[in-house]
Amino acid sequence: MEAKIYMAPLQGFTDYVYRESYAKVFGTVDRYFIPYISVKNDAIPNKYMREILPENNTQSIVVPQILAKDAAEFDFLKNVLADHGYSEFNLNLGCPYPMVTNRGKGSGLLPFPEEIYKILDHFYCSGKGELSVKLRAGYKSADEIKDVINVLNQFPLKEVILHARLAGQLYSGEIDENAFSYATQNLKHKLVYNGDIFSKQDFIDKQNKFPGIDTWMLGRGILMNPLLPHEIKGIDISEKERTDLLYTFHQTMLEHYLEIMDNEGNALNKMKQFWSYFAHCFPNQKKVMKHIKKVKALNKYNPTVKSIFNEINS
Ligand SMILES: Cc1cc2nc3c(=O)[nH]c(=O)nc-3n(C[C@H](O)[C@H](O)[C@H](O)COP(=O)(O)O)c2cc1C
Repeated sequence: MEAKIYMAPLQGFTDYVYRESYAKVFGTVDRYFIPYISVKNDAIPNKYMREILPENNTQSIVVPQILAKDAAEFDFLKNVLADHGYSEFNLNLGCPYPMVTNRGKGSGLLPFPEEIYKILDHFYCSGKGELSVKLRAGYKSADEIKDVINVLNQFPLKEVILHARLAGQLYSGEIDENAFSYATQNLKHKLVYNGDIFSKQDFIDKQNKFPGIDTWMLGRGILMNPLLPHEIKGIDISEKERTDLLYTFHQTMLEHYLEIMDNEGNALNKMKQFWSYFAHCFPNQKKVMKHIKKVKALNKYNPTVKSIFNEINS
């Protein structure tokens, strides 16, 4: 059976321009998760609203994600999403940053399974639609996952995506494979693997360790190598096709940012951020990043990008 691939939500990176461009050019990802939306001063900031608008999500199957501290906040955000036509939602129980966790959101909810219960109970009592959960192994300790799984098992969740790290690790250090194994054995729901798949070999290693898993969520691996899903799915392409696809992807992103940003400088800044991962597609990523960082205007940016691509063609 072919592996299913989900694109992870990465706030600031997998925005709608990225997702739409990716779906148009590569089309190898099965589902896209919109980075979380949350409430600020009783309202949803515009930067989050833009991400969920149906007209900005025409190319792909997307699942919006909710970051909320309790059932009331979750309900408010879910209703806004439902008003925009969404019927499937994802609950964020993973965000590790203190600004979020100190407010009892994201992985800050993991030590409080009774709060998670209240959110899920409210959703299933009052609402229609489907719900999935994306979580870490724990906030302070991977033991937390045991009580959380007991709660998750009481509801008909669509699926559960597990990034088996503790909050304090942020995005580095070892993945806790024992915690992931525990979930494979004790969770009643479909389980999706997430974390540190950066190459086809990483994927094969994880597949050997967790043979029951058929769906894989990839984040930074796609940002660094947008063709990783092709490789995992065994879609063969030539070096020339690879370069052409990467170039088309880059141009699609650039054109889109230029179209929607107030000015060229902002579009350029977004592209520079994109390059912080995209540079890994090239043999000498440090040199590539140095060139990109130096550019201050579009009329210098375009020839710089051309010369970077020409270098891998030569
Ligand atoms: C810059 C950045 C932003 C992220 N934003 C989100 C987010 O909005 N929601 C979420 O559930 N996870 C978020 N994550 C976590 C990723 O979705 C993913 O779980 C994590 O990067 C591990 O997967 P990977 O090793 O394939 O990248 C973010 C990660 C990074 C590095």
